[in-house]
Amino acid sequence: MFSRLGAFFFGVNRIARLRRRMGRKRDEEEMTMWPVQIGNEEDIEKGFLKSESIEPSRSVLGAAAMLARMFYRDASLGRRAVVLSISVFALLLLEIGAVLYYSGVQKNYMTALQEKNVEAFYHGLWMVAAVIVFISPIIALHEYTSGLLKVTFRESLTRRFCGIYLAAPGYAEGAPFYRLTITGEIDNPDQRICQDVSDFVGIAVHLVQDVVRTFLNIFGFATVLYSISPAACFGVLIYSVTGTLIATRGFGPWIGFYQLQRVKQEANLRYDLIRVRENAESVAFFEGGTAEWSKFSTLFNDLLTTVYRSVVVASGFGMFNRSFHWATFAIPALLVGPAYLRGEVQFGVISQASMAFNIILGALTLIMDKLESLTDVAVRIRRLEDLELALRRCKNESIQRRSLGGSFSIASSEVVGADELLRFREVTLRTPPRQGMLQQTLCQELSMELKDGQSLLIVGESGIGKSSLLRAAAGLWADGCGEVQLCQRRTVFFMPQKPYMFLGTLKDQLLYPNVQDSLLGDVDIQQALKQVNLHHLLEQHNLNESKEWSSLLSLGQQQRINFARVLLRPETRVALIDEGTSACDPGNEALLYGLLRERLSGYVSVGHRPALQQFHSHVLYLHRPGELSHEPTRIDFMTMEEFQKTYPALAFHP
Ligand SMILES: Nc1ncnc2c1ncn2[C@@H]1O[C@H](COP(=O)(O)OP(=O)(O)OP(=O)(O)O)[C@@H](O)[C@H]1O
Repeated sequence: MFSRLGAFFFGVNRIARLRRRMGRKRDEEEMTMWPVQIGNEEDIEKGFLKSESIEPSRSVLGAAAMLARMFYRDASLGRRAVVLSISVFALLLLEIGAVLYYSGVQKNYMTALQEKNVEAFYHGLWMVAAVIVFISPIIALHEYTSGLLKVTFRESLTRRFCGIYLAAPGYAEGAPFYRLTITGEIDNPDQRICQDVSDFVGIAVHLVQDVVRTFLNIFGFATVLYSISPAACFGVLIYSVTGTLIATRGFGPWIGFYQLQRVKQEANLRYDLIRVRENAESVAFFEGGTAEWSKFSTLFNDLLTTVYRSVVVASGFGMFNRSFHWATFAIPALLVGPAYLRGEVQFGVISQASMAFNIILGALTLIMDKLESLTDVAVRIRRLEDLELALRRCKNESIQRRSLGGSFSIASSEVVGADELLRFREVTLRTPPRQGMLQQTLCQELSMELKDGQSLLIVGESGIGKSSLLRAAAGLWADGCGEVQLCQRRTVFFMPQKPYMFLGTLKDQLLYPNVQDSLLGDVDIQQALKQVNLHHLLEQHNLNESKEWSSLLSLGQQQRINFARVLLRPETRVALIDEGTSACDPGNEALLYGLLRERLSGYVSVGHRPALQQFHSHVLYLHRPGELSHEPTRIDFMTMEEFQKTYPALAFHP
């Protein structure tokens, strides 16, 4: 049986070879592009790094075992998992025992029928009723515990993946969801967490039980069948192994290949529509419905092609599978019938042999019958393994960053002096690693510092790396080396061009991210709205009403909400602003920067508009000395006065 399972999974692994043949690379090959050393936290902190890299398991079984280990070692659900698994196993044993007993009962009443023994016949029927009464609650309980096991498994995997992905307390640090987005390391992590986990658990729990049932059935009924007819016993064995080999080797890889294609293409199709929803305004303005429709059609046609091809493969497999089973109907009678005709066995033995034959055949052809489910679950297992490995990489990178400091990546720490706000020490910044792209070096050995009362404007041509430097200051980008020191994280506020609008009430928007635990009352919130010139919002909206704020408020209003958030966080010392007032009129922009100057120790802005110069004391000017885009970027750090003198063409003239 093990060898047959191995043969199946060998077959599934051939999918990968098929894909290679078709000019595609395996996901796992792509993932090993960035071998990250692993080791436990202690080792790494002591400076000992293991040289093995995080690599995918060689077989699907190995990957499945990894997911099962995660479940049974779950700190909060592991014990429940063990208890439920043992219960399911025990109930399965009882169920199989009852079926085995039932085959004996069936033999007796069939023989009684042939011998016209009325008493034995009715006794046999009563026994059938007794078996049914005994087995019914066991089946119900088995289904129930099996359902509970499924829910627990799903809960455990979803909590783990989502906990690490969202860096929930106790699961991970950093922001794996951000890291995976900027590196594009794996596609659709959200679909993997929500859909693949559910599909995998649903199929896997039944499949494992089917495998256990198979073993027990083979052991139980093979003895019965062997005692009736050794020829029938060996016959069923050879027949089913041959059938399974043809199915797994011939159809398995193709079914698996198309299943993987389908899952990916369905995810892309959904992602395409999500993007239309997210960018509905631009699409509507440009009347881009036709372009979107043609893109959707291309993706949908690809999906349909895959589905049609998989239907062809599935019908070939269905034909083979059904014919294989049809041919078996007469075999038990053929094998045991002659013995009955010679008077060597009773009539009931034929039906008992037939039952044993069919159960063993069913068990031995499990892989063949479940080929589609098996390939489906294999695809899900690989996708979940990819997710797990990608999350582990994020975690290890984060540990290494902490322990190996600025030589492995840009180290982040807190500034030491009370009057210091931000310091870059020999920072070399690179773009995040991305499949098929060279990493760009955005700046080399940059050193600068910003003190209490100072403010910095980062300027330079588009695409040169201004926002990236701000991301490095915020600790979001850390590819490169050197050190960034910033004041305490809870005292820093990050303001992107498009502020994040939380799903909730207007009050929640202003308290974000301290939505739950803020002690601020409605009066404070109204005051903050007034300060950023948004008091009129209170005439149209209730503070405690939930609305779709990102589509209700203009971008300029959303940017002012972001400034009001700063005002409601008295602990804030520094704001990092990436074009955070780009949609505001000059009057409101001046008002907002005035508020920041009053309330904060300093701020760093990124922006093109010369008008921003009047609100900043220092400048970080990124430029390329020559015309060639691959030349290293030069960075000048100076006071605003010096900048305006040195580069009069770029200076702001009110
Ligand atoms: N996630 C990413 N992965 C790889 N490269 C990236 C990523 N995001 C940005 N880049 C590259 O990094 C470079 C710097 O980008 P950045 O957004 O910092 O430029 P910028 O100066 O702020 O531009 P702009 O003024 O147009 O906003 C660009 O060449 C861009 O292509």
